[in-house]
Amino acid sequence: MRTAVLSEDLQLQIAERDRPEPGENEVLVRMRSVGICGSDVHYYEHGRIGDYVVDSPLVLGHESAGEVVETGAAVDDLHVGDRVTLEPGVPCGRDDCEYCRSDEYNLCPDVHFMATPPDDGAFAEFVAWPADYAYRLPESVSLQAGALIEPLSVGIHVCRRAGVGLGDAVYISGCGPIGLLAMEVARVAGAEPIIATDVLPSKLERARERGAIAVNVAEDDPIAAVEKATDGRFADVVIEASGAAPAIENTLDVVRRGGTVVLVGLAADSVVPFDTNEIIDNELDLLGSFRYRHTYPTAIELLANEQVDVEGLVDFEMGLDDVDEAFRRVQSGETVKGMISFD
Ligand SMILES: NC(=O)c1ccc[n+]([C@@H]2O[C@H](COP(=O)([O-])OP(=O)(O)OC[C@H]3O[C@@H](n4cnc5c(N)ncnc54)[C@H](O)[C@@H]3O)[C@@H](O)[C@H]2O)c1
Ligand SMILES: C[C@@H](O)[C@H](N)C(=O)O
Repeated sequence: MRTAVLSEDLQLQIAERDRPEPGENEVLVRMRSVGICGSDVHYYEHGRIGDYVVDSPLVLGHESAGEVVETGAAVDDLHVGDRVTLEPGVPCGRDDCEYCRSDEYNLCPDVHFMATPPDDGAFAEFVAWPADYAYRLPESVSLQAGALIEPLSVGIHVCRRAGVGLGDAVYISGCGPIGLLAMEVARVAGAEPIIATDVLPSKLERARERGAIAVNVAEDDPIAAVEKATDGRFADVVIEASGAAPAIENTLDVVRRGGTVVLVGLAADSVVPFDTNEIIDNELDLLGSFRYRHTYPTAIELLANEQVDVEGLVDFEMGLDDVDEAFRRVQSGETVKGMISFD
């Protein structure tokens, strides 16, 4: 089968690999649609994210959907022909794992996560995956939308972490896929107004289309904008989804007293100055949000009910053979989401 493999010297090339055999609790999925995530592009550019280093050939891609073509002997709830999306993180599930036992499985230290060295991802014609982490898609949900349940899940988890609710003023920095999908979920939760910031007009346009007050922080003062939009109250919830140091620093200036700041964007340099006294004086809840847990069923429902739009994020779709060109397009920074489709 064909796969797109990133070599140790960071060449992204098509390589032939053996088609995997599904284990007894696995399904074999013929891939149909796989999104290109910022982390894929980061590995492509730098060969590492923190301690995860591409020191042997790695199949990228973790936003995936396809069709079941074979099932393991012990799988009885999925069948050949089912359209599925794959949750890319599979925790260890051991009884002695505090996180798996407590159901905070996204925090399992021994998780296997697609396209995170040494675990291969989904830019492959076939992927064998545990059936427990494969979710059937209703007919009304396209395979492209199914693949984008992964970044949508990040948005769901961040809104759950923040407890976004009816009438909350929500400020989101960064209008990439994560910021925009957090915005979609916040809107469904009843947030109003939503103030979104970025430094690129093309990204801000996407936020505006989705009903947000869009602020270009390269030109305008975000603090004044949020003050105006909330009649001086400031934001109930601040979601930082850019990873940019100035935006992270800014979070404390745009949140109301007693409000919540959730950091989801990963900073290139994680040492960002914070006025800790402000956190105390204003009694802020300062939270991190890491991947997601129990979000796939919710995401499928949101899509089936047409409550959120994920396909509107997609700028282009290319075949697996053009994967390198597709990565270069995403690398330019002007697109929100590029997809690889399979015949
Ligand atoms: N915590 C998690 O589980 C998790 C999961 C996925 C992604 N992430 C991280 O979330 C962040 C967003 O992911 P993405 O895929 O949307 O990335 P992205 O690069 O597509 O989007 C980031 C956006 O932030 C904008 N930006 C840059 N400087 C800014 C500033 N000063 N103020 C406001 N916006 C600014 C960029 O122009 C860009 O549009 C990344 O740091 C990514 O690594 C975290
Ligand atoms: C969650 C996922 O989208 C992210 N890129 C990660 O590897 O953690």
